[in-house]
Amino acid sequence: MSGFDPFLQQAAAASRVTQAHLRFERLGKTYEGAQGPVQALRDIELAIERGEVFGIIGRSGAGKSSLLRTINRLERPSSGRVLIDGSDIAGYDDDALVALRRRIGMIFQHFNLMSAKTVWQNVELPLKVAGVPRDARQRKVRELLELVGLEDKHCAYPAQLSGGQKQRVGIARALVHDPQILLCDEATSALDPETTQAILGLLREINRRLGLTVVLITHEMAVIREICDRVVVLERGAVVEQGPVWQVFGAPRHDVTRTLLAPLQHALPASLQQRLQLERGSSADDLVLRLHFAGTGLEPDLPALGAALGGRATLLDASLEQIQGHAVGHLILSVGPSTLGHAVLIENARALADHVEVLGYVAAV
Ligand SMILES: Nc1ncnc2c1ncn2[C@@H]1O[C@H](COP(=O)(O)OP(=O)(O)OP(=O)(O)O)[C@@H](O)[C@H]1O
Repeated sequence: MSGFDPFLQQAAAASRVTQAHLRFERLGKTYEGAQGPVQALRDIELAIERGEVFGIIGRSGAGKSSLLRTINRLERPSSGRVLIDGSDIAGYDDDALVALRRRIGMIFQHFNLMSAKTVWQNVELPLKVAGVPRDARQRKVRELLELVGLEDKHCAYPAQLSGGQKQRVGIARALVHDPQILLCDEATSALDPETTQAILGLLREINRRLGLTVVLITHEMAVIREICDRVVVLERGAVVEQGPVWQVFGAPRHDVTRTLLAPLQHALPASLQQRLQLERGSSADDLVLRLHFAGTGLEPDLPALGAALGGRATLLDASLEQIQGHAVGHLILSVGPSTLGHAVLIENARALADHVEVLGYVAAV
């Protein structure tokens, strides 16, 4: 009778709405290595929402692949739980595991295509293995090759394709069973920047059009910035930081995150670097400030900054971009002598940026 209880029905509906698509609870993974046990994952607490594009980053050996592979149970947790739609996958028997893996597509850095089979056959194979009738197979393969833009390549063999085309085949093959989750393990790492952009565009389109939850590992921070909604940073198997990409990239809180993001940060222009001194030489020296914008709502307001800095500010360098609609980056300004004094100028700048860094001084020319 409880199935007709309106209160219980409402509670069940509410839990469906709030339930994460993927949840990791105190997840741990220990491997038996040649030198003894290796703790690859420690107490991972993480929730991934339905339909989001979620990135996993970290240094080599941080545990990214181990975490990703627990989602389709290619790795079994040593402790803790992995829940998909609220269901603990640890107890799945062989049949349930086959069904689970059909709900989860996976694409790889090296595409993992069968070289002796054509594009069509590569995409069709998992459907054949699953016993799908011929007509339905043909319909599905045609539909997917169209989705990934490879209709005219169906007779080609992998060796006749570019890297981007091979990954498109990999994506089509990953989608044959209409999965709800797509796992991407360094899916663009073997591709040139232009092809990477095209593949990321395709993944974004698939995410939007099919509502798939996408979980990806990459060492390319630009990929995370380009398509992820949220990101987690792993270090030695533990979560050190997680949040929306604009927040983590705009104001990284952990040293590991800052190191990973370093390639995205612009160094000081060489001409400025040569002239910059850490100590003030004379009262006529210009003060050089770097103003950081972390995407928290403060937009760089150049007229206001000019006024706040005594009307003597010159823009030396800027690196600003919109991530998920948030202005993230920095401005470097030199500030000429002012009656206000440096302490006041710095204080004024602090009201207009998320963080103000004194880079040094340059002698007035
Ligand atoms: N099958 C295994 N047996 C023993 N140790 C393993 C095994 N797989 C992974 N490890 C170890 O677990 C730790 C985490 O590995 P994992 O591959 O998950 O990290 P990663 O962040 O994906 O690294 P990379 O970026 O280099 O691929 C590493 O110390 C690794 O050597």
